[in-house]
Amino acid sequence: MANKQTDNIVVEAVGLTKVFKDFWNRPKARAVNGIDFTIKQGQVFGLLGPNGSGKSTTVKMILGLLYPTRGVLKVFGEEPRNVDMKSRIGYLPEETYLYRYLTAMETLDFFGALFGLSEEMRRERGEQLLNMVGLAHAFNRPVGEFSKGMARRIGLAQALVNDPDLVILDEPTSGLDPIGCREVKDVIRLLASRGKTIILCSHLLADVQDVCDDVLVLYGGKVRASGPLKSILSEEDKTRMVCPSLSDNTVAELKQWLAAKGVKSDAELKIDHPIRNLEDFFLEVVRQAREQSVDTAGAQAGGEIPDYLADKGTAVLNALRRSEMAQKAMTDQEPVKPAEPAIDMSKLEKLGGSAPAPTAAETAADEARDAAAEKEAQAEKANEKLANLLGKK
Ligand SMILES: Nc1ncnc2c1ncn2[C@@H]1O[C@H](COP(=O)(O)OP(=O)(O)OP(=O)(O)O)[C@@H](O)[C@H]1O
Repeated sequence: MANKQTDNIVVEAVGLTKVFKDFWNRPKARAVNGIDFTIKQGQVFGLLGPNGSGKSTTVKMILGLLYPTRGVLKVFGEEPRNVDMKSRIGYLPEETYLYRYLTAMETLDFFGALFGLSEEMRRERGEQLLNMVGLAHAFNRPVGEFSKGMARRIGLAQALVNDPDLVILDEPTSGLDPIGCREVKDVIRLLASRGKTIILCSHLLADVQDVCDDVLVLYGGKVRASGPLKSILSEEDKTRMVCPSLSDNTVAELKQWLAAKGVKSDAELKIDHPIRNLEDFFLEVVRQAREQSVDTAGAQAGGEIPDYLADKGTAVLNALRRSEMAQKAMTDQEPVKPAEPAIDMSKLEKLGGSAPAPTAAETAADEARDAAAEKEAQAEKANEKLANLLGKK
């Protein structure tokens, strides 16, 4: 989790407060109530809290979409309303707002144009990002047809099109399958390792724990807890040791030895087998399935991370991609043709060199073959329709 963090402060809030007023200018909701926090360059910063605790309001103030009622908020040392500074921010909102009739590629082109990218750069980044988020195959499909997970992926690509220094992601993994979640988390870590700063709002605490360096927990608009995740979660009054599996005898001896040191066997000591992380287990099952079986519709495993965002992918992702590529290579191979039956030339010559007229049995066999081929083509069409329907879910 450690990365090169400099002392460059990207976001700084002191006494930040936002009070929503009603029509008569009377305070209606104190959404954010005098909070202080600092986010440094290269950090993955988790903004946590139950519904209505003030996370979105805080993010909107960082984006300059809402003005604080009181307090100081600086982003890259500037007021958030500074327009030039916004080109350094990428934002994935909780609900992805996309123009449903634009294709995936046109969507990225549109957002790239808003940031003033050249046509060539828009095309290059669009292709790289769609590949990275596993939507290269859907580049020409209108985004209105996308499933929730696919919409999340195109939203993430859109948030990165301007190569931002600060990336704000609101529930980036919502609606994604476990592979997509892992890919997004790997992209987040990768961006941080490249010196980008990430603010992550998520209710999925396991995801937050996987990627965040620091967290801020809000409740009722106030800070309830904050600091480096490792120190917040570390239970300093306990020691855990993991070693190769021990025999029953050794465990009994160990317990005796610890009892002699004053560790109460039942109340204070827990010896068991560690449990594997469900995500790792799931990814391993999928990797094996991919090595053995056929392709799936919808979003595919993400591709290479674009050069402008990262140097290299991560081990798990690359393993998944490699198995997918190997599978694709297998399905792309020319189907093996059955060997042609050798023609018996002497028999042909005896028949006067002319091709023999088909027998009734051969004609029937030909007709059966044609019927089977037609059936197969119909089944393929039906599968294609089904895949489209699933994509429109
Ligand atoms: N435009 C608004 N007008 C009035 N009250 C608002 C407005 N926006 C937010 N609030 C109130 O401010 C409080 C904080 O809302 P906010 O959207 O920041 O919470 P949140 O932590 O992002 O919640 P969630 O997890 O549900 O997204 C809530 O009580 C909400 O009703």
